[in-house]
Amino acid sequence: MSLKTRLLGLASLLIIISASASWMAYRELSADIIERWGKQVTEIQVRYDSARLLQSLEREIGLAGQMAQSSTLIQWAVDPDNPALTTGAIRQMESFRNNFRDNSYFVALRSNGHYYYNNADNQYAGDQFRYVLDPEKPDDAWFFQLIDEGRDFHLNVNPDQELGVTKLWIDVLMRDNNNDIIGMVGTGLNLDTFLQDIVDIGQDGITTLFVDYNGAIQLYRDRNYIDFASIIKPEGQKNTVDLLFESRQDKQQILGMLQMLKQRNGEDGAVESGFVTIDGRKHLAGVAFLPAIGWFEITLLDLNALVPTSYLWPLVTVFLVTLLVSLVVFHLIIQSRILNPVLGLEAAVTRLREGRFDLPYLPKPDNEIGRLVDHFEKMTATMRDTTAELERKVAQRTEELHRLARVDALTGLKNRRGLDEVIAQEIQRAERENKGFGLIWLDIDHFKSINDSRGHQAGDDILCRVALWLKAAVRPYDHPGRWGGDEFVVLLSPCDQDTLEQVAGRVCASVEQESQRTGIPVTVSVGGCFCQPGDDLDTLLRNADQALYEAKHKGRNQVCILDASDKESHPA
Ligand SMILES: Nc1nc2c(ncn2[C@@H]2O[C@H](COP(=O)(O)OP(=O)(O)OP(=O)(O)O)[C@@H](O)[C@H]2O)c(=O)[nH]1
Repeated sequence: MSLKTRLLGLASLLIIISASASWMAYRELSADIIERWGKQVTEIQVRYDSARLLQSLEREIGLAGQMAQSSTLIQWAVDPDNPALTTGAIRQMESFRNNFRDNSYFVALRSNGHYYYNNADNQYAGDQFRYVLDPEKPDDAWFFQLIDEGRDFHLNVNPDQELGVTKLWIDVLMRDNNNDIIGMVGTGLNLDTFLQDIVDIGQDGITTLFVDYNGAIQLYRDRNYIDFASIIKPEGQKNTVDLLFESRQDKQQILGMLQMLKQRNGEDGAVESGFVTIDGRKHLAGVAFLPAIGWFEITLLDLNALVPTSYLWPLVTVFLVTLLVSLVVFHLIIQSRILNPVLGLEAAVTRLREGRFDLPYLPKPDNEIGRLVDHFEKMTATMRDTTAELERKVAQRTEELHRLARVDALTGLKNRRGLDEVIAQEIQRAERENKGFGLIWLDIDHFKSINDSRGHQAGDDILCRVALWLKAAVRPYDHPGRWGGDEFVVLLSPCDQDTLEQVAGRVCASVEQESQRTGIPVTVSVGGCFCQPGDDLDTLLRNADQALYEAKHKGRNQVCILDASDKESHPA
């Protein structure tokens, strides 16, 4: 995997890790804020809903209370068969009917079970006595139950089969002067209108419901949950509020909240709240007790409606865009600040490893890599200079060795290898130009006896002097050399027969004359031959050797030149 891929992968990983951590922190924080805020909102909502309900019922309850305390009605309830009292009572009822919001009322007498009713349409004018309540009929059980319980005031959602209406009934007990229950009066509110006004308020994510003292649902937007005629149902058969929740924990929690508020007995403004789950969505439930009517008000706040998940999408989009932009920026930065310089450096190192010092342009960012590239360039320059200097010295030394390998250490003349090379070159040149050259071979006479009599060092001195005299006797462009021992060779080029004889004679005479001055007189025997184009080295050496032999044979200190035509040597 390339460095770039790894760096980008690492950057992505780090961004995702930090973003996830931020996301979790955000979730925690937002959940905490939502919880606190939601509780406050719920409490406010609970009080608001409670106030709305009470506001809408207060007047009706007050009127019902006044009706229950009407002396006209009380007198009549005690003596219901009295026609005068009955007429007065009905007039009184009708006056209340006009005041009730629903323009309806009911009066039920305990003594004879007579039930009086009239509605907004004044449908039962003159016929307000509707029927006789029967303790045996389940539909009438509410009346007898409420009297048994002795609760002065009661709210009840109940369908009236006889009248064919379902209403929220406000029931108030009528008592005589002895405080004995003599009947019940009240009014009904149209349930549909009431539900619309109080619970179907169309606030998104907010559900309001009212339950009675036992937790039975009384007002709820879904009528199927309303516990109609709750009062006459035995415990366990009521539609209590816990039906709305799925988990046992939530059921217990909501019932616990009701209990808690009961114990606080309607403490002013007391609200209990807690989280519950409805249809898989988290809700905040707020509960308040309304002592005036003996009911609880419950508000369920959908937290998702409070902060919808869709609100998070812009956040997710921002995160993804940020991630993308970060990666692109990161990519561009590492590309220009790290990768390009490193790749350039790698290419330069490869080039250097191949022995090439001409570095391409290397980007140098203002960071550690830039400094590294700078060091590398300086190091390469130093290596280039050092290598060049080294190569120069090696070439110089090689040339020196080459020269030394061709020079005789004692005399400073060409040695045998040096002579071999110039003779070979001269053979080629002669052939190329079809022009011959001369070769002189000379040997110090009786050198062995000089060595023996005067010592080896003296012999060396004589060898050196002969070399000097030889050098002086030939032309600057001739090639004198020491063949080995006391034998010397001179290559003469350009050369002809006369020149050959002249130089050979001059060499021979020069040695004899010069040595006289040293006190150790020496002579040399000189053989010479003229080399024709096409002659090889062996032929040359053989001819020269033959000429030298002739010179020695003729008594030494002689010059013999081999005749080129008949290969006979003759004295020069
Ligand atoms: N001092 C010295 N002697 C050398 C050197 N090389 C060879 N010699 C001696 O040179 C002598 C050469 O003798 P030869 O050429 O065989 O014989 P010669 O005594 O010169 O007699 P002719 O050549 O017949 O006149 C030998 O005694 C070698 O030991 C050298 O580098 N230094």
